Amino acid sequence: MLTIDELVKRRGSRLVLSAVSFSAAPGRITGFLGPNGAGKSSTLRILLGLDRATSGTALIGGRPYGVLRDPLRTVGSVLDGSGAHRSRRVGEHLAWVARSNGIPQHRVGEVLDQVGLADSRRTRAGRLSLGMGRRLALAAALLGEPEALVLDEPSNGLDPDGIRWLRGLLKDHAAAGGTVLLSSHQISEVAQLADDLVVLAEGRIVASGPCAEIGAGHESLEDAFFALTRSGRTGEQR
Ligand SMILES: Nc1ncnc2c1ncn2[C@@H]1O[C@H](COP(=O)(O)OP(=O)(O)OP(=O)(O)O)[C@@H](O)[C@H]1O
Repeated sequence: MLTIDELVKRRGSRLVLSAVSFSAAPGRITGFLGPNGAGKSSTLRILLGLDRATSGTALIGGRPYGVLRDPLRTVGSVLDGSGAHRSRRVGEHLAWVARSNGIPQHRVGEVLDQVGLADSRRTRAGRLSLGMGRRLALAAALLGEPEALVLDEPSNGLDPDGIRWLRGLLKDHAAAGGTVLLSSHQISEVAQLADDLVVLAEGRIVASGPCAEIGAGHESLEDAFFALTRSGRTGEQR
């Protein structure tokens, strides 16, 4: 469903992504792991049409984001923040997002219930707590009942209860045949959730495959992660 092929991103003289290739399959949760600055957000921003690759492709169901019609019906995403203008009320923001993607208005109430923001419908986005803002971003991602969810550090700002709730939601999405790609710099967070892992270090893929394969030969997945990201390019390449 999500296919990244030989993605290269240069910023000035810096090579931020170096021939990054991996895919995220339907019915599975793919964890996209790497230390701070590894290039996870850069990859996801290109996939979501928010930045341009220097070369290579990042496709959603075989097509670049920019040519998708009503993209929120195909892929929902959560990046930084709530995604809403501070002065916009929660319900108005979602109603506007729904209209812009041909999504029926009844979905607004449904996703507000789903993310636990039904009581905040009239609250201005700027007044939401960090965690509530993340829930609003998730609500927008779920509006179009997309097959794929792409989430950049989605549990940032969520309390333990919220993290557990998000885990359940993502597991249900994959169990229903959806594709989930989520980035994190915390192996412990992803280890409990992901079926497959893609590990990025300094803009290069150092490992990818099912969690069990990546953890093989190490005491734990955490040990595997540190071994792979410390050694960078010299880590095991699958
Ligand atoms: N807009 C930008 N302009 C210049 N450099 C940038 C920009 N955005 C990211 N970078 C650089 O690109 C590299 C990769 O950053 P990126 O945000 O993709 O990493 P990340 O893996 O998502 O890190 P984190 O876990 O800290 O979010 C970093 O060195 C960063 O400084």
